[in-house]
Amino acid sequence: MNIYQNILLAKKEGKKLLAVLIDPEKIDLENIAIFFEKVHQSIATHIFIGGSTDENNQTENVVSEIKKTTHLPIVLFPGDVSQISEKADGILFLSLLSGRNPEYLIEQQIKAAPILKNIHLEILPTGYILIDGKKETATQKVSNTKPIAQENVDLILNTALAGEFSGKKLIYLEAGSGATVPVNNSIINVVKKNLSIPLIVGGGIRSKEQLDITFNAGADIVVIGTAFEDDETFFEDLKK
Ligand SMILES: CC(C)=CCC/C(C)=C/CC/C(C)=C/CC/C(C)=C/COP(=O)(O)OP(=O)(O)O
Ligand SMILES: O=P(O)(O)OC[C@@H](O)CO
Ligand SMILES: [Mg+2]
Repeated sequence: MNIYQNILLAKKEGKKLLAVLIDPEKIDLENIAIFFEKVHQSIATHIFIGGSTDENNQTENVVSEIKKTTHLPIVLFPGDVSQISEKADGILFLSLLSGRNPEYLIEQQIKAAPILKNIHLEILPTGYILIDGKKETATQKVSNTKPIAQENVDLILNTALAGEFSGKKLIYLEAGSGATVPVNNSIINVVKKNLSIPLIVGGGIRSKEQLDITFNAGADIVVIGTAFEDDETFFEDLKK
């Protein structure tokens, strides 16, 4: 079964999915065996690899090392077309729908197309929506776009719906890496109620309690990165 079919099945069965986000600029490859021992003892189901930047082009190397260490599906979460590695299993083919910067709406995708045509990554068309997490994030700076205010629920919902109607297979509500305030429950609730495709939520989730709140609000997949970078003992709270 491919990655997307698995996500759909999990959604149908009400099984929640947790993606561990690995930033190629930050991971210490010396330590990955120990890191992945913790990942494997936890409820994590997917590995996302990406960053808003990858100055030293570490993605390829990091994906290849991680591939040797885990059987969990590896999904690229690229900030840029340069972050594509055929050693991964799939790619979030992101379009930044909350912004109005053509580079991140369609230009990056056009640059990626000839590369993806020639390799065998599973492509997951994803509508990516930045929501204000009360902290200016690297993604905002890199994309030169503004996030949508949490109060603007109608705009968030209509953006997500426009994504679904355009054929996106996933919608990702993003408060930003290291967000001070995660995406509000009421937003997740409303989007979930009105969307048929699976919903990813991430940014600023740092506790088991917050994770459960996010799942209960309607997220099918939650993405956590910073909390694991800051403190690997967090995996203890997420044991299977
Ligand atoms: C289709 C292809 C090949 C690429 C998509 C390119 C697009 C549209 C990207 C969306 C905008 C963007 C820059 C997204 C980055 C998402 C990401 C991996 C964020 C994680 O950010 P960190 O690098 O962890 O941020 P910090 O450095 O602040 O922790
Ligand atoms: O690093 P954190 O805050 O967990 O955010 C995860 C992800 O949504 C960022 O793109
Ligand atoms: Mg980060």
